[in-house]
Amino acid sequence: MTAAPALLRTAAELRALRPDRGRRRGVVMTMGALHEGHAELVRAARAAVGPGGQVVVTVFVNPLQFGAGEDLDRYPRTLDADLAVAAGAGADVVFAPPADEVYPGGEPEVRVTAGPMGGRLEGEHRPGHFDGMLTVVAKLLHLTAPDVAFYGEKDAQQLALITRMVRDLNFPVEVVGVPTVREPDGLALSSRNRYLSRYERNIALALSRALFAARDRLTAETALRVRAAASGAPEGRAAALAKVGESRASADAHALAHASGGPAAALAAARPVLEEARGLDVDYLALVDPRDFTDVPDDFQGEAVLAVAARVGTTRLIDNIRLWFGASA
Ligand SMILES: Nc1ncnc2c1ncn2[C@@H]1O[C@H](COP(=O)(O)OP(=O)(O)OP(=O)(O)O)[C@@H](O)[C@H]1O
Ligand SMILES: CC(C)(CO)[C@@H](O)C(=O)[O-]
Ligand code: BAL
Repeated sequence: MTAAPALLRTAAELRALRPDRGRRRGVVMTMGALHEGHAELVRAARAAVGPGGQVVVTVFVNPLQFGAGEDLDRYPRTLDADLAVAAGAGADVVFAPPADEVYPGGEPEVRVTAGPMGGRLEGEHRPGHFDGMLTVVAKLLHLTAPDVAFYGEKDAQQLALITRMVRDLNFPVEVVGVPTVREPDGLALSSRNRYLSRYERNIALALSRALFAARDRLTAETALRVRAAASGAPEGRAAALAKVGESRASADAHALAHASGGPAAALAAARPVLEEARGLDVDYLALVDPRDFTDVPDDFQGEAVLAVAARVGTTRLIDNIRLWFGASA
C-alpha cells in the first residue's frame, strides 16, 4: 500500500520537513482537482529525486491569476481525492496553504511582470493572468525551495514563461517540462474537463483533432517528398509518369509540387477542423516559436508549437503540440 503524503498547511511546517543533506526535493505545483496529467508530473519528480529524495505537491487555487468573470469561484476543490492521487503517484508531501499563508499581507503590491511573451496568446485573452501566475510560482519556489520543479507541456506558454523567469531572475532551480497526457481519444487531460457535459466533451475533441490534422499533414508531405526525392524533380515528373500510366506516382508527384510542408500547410490543415466544429468558439490557433511565442514565418526551420484555445459553452480549454519544420528532427 502507498503511504499517505503528509498534509502541510504552513511554510514553517514545510521548512521543518526539509529533506536531509544530499537528498533532493522535487516540486509539482497544481491548483488541485488532480488527474493523471498531474500524476505523471509527480512520477517524473519521483524518478528525478530518487527513492531517498522528497516530492512535494502544492495545491493552491491562486486568485491572482484569475480575471474578472473567470471561474475562480467554481474551480473544483477536491483535497481528499487529491491526497489519494498524490499518494498513488509517489508524493511525500502535499502543501495546501490557505490564501493568507501565501499572501499574508493581502494582495501583493509588488508582482512579477511576464514581459512581452506574457502579452501574447493566453496573455492577450487573459490580461494579467501570467503576472499573477508568475507571482505565485515565484512565491511557491521560495516557500518550497526545490532543487527541481515540474510543469506540464499542456500549458506550454506557462512553462516557457516560468523557464524564462527562472533564468532572468536567477532562481536556483531546474525547470523540467513533462509531455501532455491525453485521453485515448486525444483530449488533453485538464481539471476544467470536469465542467463538460458529454455533448460538450465531443465538441471539445476538435481541439486535439485539429492539432493532429496538422501533424498528419506534415507527416504525409514529408513522406511524399522522400518518395519523390528517390526519383527526380516533381512537376515535370508528374506529367511524364502520367504518360506511362503510373497514375499513383503521378498523383504523388503532383501533390508534392503543390505541397509547401511549411507552417502555412500546418495551419491550413488544422483550421477547418475547428471551423467545422459547431459549438466551438475559438480564441486563437497559432503556430509559434517556443522560445518567445511569436508567430513563426513561413520559412521557419526547427521546432514550433501549434497552440489552440477555445470555449465550449462556459468552459475554456487550451491544447498544443510540437511540430518540426525542416530537413530532420
Ligand atoms: N494533461 C496534462 N498533461 C501533463 N501535464 C498537465 C496536464 N494537465 C495539467 N498539467 C500540468 O499540471 C500542472 C498543474 O496544472 P493545473 O492544476 O492548472 O491543472 P490543469 O488540468 O491544467 O487545470 P486547468 O484545467 O485549470 O487548466 C501544470 O504544470 C500543468 O501544465
Ligand atoms: C503553476 C500554477 C500551479 C500556478 O498557480 C498554475 O498556473 C497551474 O496549475 O498550472
Ligand atoms: N492550468 C493553468 C492555470 C490556469 O488556467 O489558470
